[in-house]
Amino acid sequence: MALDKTIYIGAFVHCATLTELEICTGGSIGVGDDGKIAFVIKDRNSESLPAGWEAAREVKIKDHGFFFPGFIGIVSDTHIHAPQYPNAGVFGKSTLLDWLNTYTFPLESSFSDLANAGRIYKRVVSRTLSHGTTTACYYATVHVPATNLLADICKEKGQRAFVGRVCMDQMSPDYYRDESVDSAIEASRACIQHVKEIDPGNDIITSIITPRFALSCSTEAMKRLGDLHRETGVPCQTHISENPKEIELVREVFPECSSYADVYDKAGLLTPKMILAHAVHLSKDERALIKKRETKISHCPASNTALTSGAAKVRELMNDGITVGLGTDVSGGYTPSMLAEAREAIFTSRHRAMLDGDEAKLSTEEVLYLATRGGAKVVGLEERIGGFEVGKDWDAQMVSIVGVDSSLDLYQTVGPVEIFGGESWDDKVAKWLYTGDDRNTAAVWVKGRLVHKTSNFEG
Ligand SMILES: O=c1[nH]c(=O)c2nc[nH]c2[nH]1
Ligand SMILES: [Zn+2]
Repeated sequence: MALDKTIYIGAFVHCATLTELEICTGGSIGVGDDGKIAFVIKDRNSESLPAGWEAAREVKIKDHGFFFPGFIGIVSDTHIHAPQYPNAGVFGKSTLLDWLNTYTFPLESSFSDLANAGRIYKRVVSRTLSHGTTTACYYATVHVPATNLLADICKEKGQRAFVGRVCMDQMSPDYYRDESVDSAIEASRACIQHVKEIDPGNDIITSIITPRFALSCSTEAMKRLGDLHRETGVPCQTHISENPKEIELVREVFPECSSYADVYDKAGLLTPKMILAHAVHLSKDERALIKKRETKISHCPASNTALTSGAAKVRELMNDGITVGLGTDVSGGYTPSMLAEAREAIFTSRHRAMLDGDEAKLSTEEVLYLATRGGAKVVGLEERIGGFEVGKDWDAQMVSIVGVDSSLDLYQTVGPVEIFGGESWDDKVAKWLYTGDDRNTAAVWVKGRLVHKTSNFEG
């Protein structure tokens, strides 16, 4: 699709490093007709436009807003179950294993009905885009037509997505499971083939091999999925070490394996292109193995709190050198918003700090890093997305503050008089994180294409 060459003008905020934001209050970013960043001017007063950009279209930030990289998950939302969206907020007092049987499997099984799947998938993609999620790692269901439809919908709406058909051939209800290992592999291949047909270069859509979790996959199924991963180079995602009862059962079902991580390792699934969700109760040896294999982790704090699974030790994972991103894990997690998920990551880290000491606390800068550059690394796209650098794709969101009826009130915008004098830029970003919501996300772009806008966006 041909795009207009566009200059985005105003304030830019992105994560320079894990602990530092870079804030340019008077910048310009030029995005070419290929959707890639062509130039970055950090100070418009001291740098002029490159030749050939004088007549380009302009999109300007109003008042106190700013441009921010799209979330990965991974907003990047690195872990979200698209078919579970109707259950967001519905989990009662359940924990993982009864939650799966009571709420999750019955809902997912309804995706044999393609019309039902289409309605829900359109809604979840629109909703996550409206929250600034430019990249999502989706789990679908066992159904091939519905999984392929999710890939089609992401492509049509322009959301960068990893779309996985869930494999589950054991310890699953009769009404919702793979009939055999052969049929699970054949169905996975069909979904990989579909993505090859709709997006051969994985420009926006990528297939992802998805064994649900160790308990729902036989050793043979996992080995065959490991072989498929090696043969095709298609990335993988699964769950690990979420809940104590689950871990105990994994020990009983796979006595030949030394740990939960070892179950995946023996199947050839613990590789740099595997994303493991949760990782709440990993042992030191498992962390060492995951680090050695360069396997990535999606931290899903809202889900871990909702299902009382535990509080992952994110600081420990990061100190070990493991790459971590954030995931909403809808509908174990109640929210499709990565901004809310980032807040949950902060509060979970505060609870860890009450047990482990202050070092466990994550800062505003760190959780925003996990939601952008961290997520980009988790999905292997750090050269393409996650920050504002020349050559990267324009995956971005425009954050609006003035004239938006959200709870994000700046002092100087409350009433007609400047009573308090105004926030620093760092404070403004922190207030967005803690009190903002999708009403502040005025517009969203993926690879230069405008994929969501509110009435607050003029451009
Ligand atoms: O958070 C989770 N959501 C799921 O759907 C699931 N399946 C297995 N383990 C799981 N954990
Ligand atoms: Zn999950």
